[in-house]
Amino acid sequence: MVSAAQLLRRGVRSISAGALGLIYPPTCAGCGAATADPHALCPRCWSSLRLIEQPYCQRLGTPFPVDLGIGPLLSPRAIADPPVFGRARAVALYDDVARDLVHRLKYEDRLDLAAPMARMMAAAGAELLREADCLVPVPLHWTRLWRRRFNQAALLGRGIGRIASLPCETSLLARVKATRSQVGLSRAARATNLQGAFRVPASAKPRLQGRRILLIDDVTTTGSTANAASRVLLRGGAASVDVLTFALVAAEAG
Ligand SMILES: O=P(O)(O)OC[C@H]1O[C@@H](O)[C@H](O)[C@@H]1O
Repeated sequence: MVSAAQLLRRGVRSISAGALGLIYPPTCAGCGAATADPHALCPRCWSSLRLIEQPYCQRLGTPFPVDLGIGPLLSPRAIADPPVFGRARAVALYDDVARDLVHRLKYEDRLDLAAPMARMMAAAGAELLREADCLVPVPLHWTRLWRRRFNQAALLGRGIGRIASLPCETSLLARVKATRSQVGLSRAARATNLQGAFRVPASAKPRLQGRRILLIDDVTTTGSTANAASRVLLRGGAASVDVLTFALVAAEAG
């Protein structure tokens, strides 16, 4: 039963949203063109987003070019070099629209994009969310957090947590090494760069024991970050670690 106060609050909210819409007409989260709904993608950007759909590798979440109809399947990389985490899923391939969204969120302070991106991630990761106890965003080292002022993975994690009714735990994993940016590094260099980068703080260990973790990040490229973080979480007592990102560089992730 909806109370009079709740109805009033909803009314005020929709009037304010309407007034704001007149001052700031809603624009596409991808290209900035006019849209009907705030924080939505326009039809052109939506159709350019290369969503990852079945069939994909059951471990790495990388799409297969053809459906052999005999799933569940593993990619050659997942067989030759199995990841530390259980399963990874992502919304879209990291090109055009997906790259623009990630860049705007991360480098242009478009924090408003976190909510629509989290909605897409919650849909793409529904299977993993059903089997998770909590979300752990990939942490930033404090120096990078200080410079950027926000952790994009934590913003996404909080948004997904609200949708899936799961706690987003930002203190179970710490980034203790100020690693250089992964951008432009080779696969081997990325893995080396992340050695010793993460730690489960001693005070967090009791809260990690036996929990099924869903690690959240903006992008998976080679999977080095996800592997390094997963290794530390599993050693620290997590029961399992799956990974959910917004975008995936399929050529690198294998
Ligand atoms: O570790 P890989 O998967 O190669 O690269 C992905 C990482 O590189 C960063 O830019 C992303 O934010 C993510 O944390």
